[in-house]
Amino acid sequence: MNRLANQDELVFSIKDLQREGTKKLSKTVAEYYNEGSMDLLTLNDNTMAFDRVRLRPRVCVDVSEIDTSTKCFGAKVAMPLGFSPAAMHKLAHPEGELATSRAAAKAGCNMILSTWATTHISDVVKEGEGYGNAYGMQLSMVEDWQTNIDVVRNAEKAGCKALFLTVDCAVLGRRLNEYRNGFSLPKHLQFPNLPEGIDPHCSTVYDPRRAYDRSFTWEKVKRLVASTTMQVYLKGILTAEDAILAADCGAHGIVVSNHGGRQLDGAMSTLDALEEIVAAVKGRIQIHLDGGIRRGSDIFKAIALGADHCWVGRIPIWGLAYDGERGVTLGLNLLQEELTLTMALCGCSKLSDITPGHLARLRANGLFAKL
Ligand SMILES: Cc1cc2nc3c(=O)[nH]c(=O)nc-3n(C[C@H](O)[C@H](O)[C@H](O)COP(=O)(O)O)c2cc1C
Ligand SMILES: CCCCCCC(=O)C(=O)O
Repeated sequence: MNRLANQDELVFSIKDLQREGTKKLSKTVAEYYNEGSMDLLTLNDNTMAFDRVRLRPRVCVDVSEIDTSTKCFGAKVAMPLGFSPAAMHKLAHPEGELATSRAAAKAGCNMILSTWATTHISDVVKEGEGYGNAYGMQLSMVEDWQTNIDVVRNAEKAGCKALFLTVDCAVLGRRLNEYRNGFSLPKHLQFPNLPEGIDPHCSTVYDPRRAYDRSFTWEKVKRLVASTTMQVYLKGILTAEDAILAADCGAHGIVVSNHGGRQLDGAMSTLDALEEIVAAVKGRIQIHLDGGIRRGSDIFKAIALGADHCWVGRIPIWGLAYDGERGVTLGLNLLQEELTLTMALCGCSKLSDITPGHLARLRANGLFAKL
């Protein structure tokens, strides 16, 4: 029988990792991680969109050598996949973002740290030192400009190569699970990437250093791009119009993202949004995508539709919850093995062999047809 290199008793797929990781979490934490906003339409559509696209395998191609490697932020990475910023990894495992960082570094994957991480960016970057992968910092724009700039400077000082500026979060989405469960950061945890003196456990008192900036516009994007030496990616773009504006502002790239279905419920899935964005800005700026990736074949589909790189938010969290660093590594190994297998069976020995011709889309008549 064909066995994965990273054999595990219980986990043979990301679905298994989600189930086994979730078992180890309290209901409140599991729902915070796994659910999204309102009726979860967008959360569910992110994964279903990948199922609406099928593969058109090409045969009799020499696939004795498969190379999934590429470059991201100038670093060589093992595959076109890294870790999206996701808040509070220490709720999943006491080692939190340090364990995630080690797994990413050893596997040759890049990692983006959330503003709302439970570990400081300099410690996260240090944990991966010597492996050659790269790190980025996510910025949630708050009303106080100096706080935003402080996050940028700390990231530069820590050695980050990219800044992910989240643009789909002028206000936080309605996550009903958090209201029902009374979710908040536990007392023993902190947000060390926020300025000192902010009480992370009290979100009801107004503080411009942690209040999302609702007046954030393209003018401020330009100011921010000009303020840093890091590559700036706008995370949370879903339309061709905004992708063009992002390019006009001097962004290095965009992340086609709907925040994993946690912001605007009813927003289109990221794979569906990708096509118009590729048509508008492919070759002008980097096009990355996250949301709903659960298999190596999903990465293949995103690349075939024109994405340059993909990211996952929940998979490392499920891995962490399941078994700390080993669980995160398990998730990465599964994705890498599945991507390699998909490439082999589609007749692609390197990423640049993957084309839209390898895909078929579900049509209104219920049949799958060539794009
Ligand atoms: C628990 C959790 C926390 C998140 N925190 C942030 C965050 O702080 N900043 C941000 O820009 N996106 C955040 N995201 C969104 C992710 O960066 C990413 O867009 C999303 O998880 C991708 O979908 P996936 O989980 O299906 O891979 C978070 C997602 C999750 C699940
Ligand atoms: C007060 C902490 C808010 C953290 C929000 C992180 C996030 O973006 C998420 O999706 O959750």
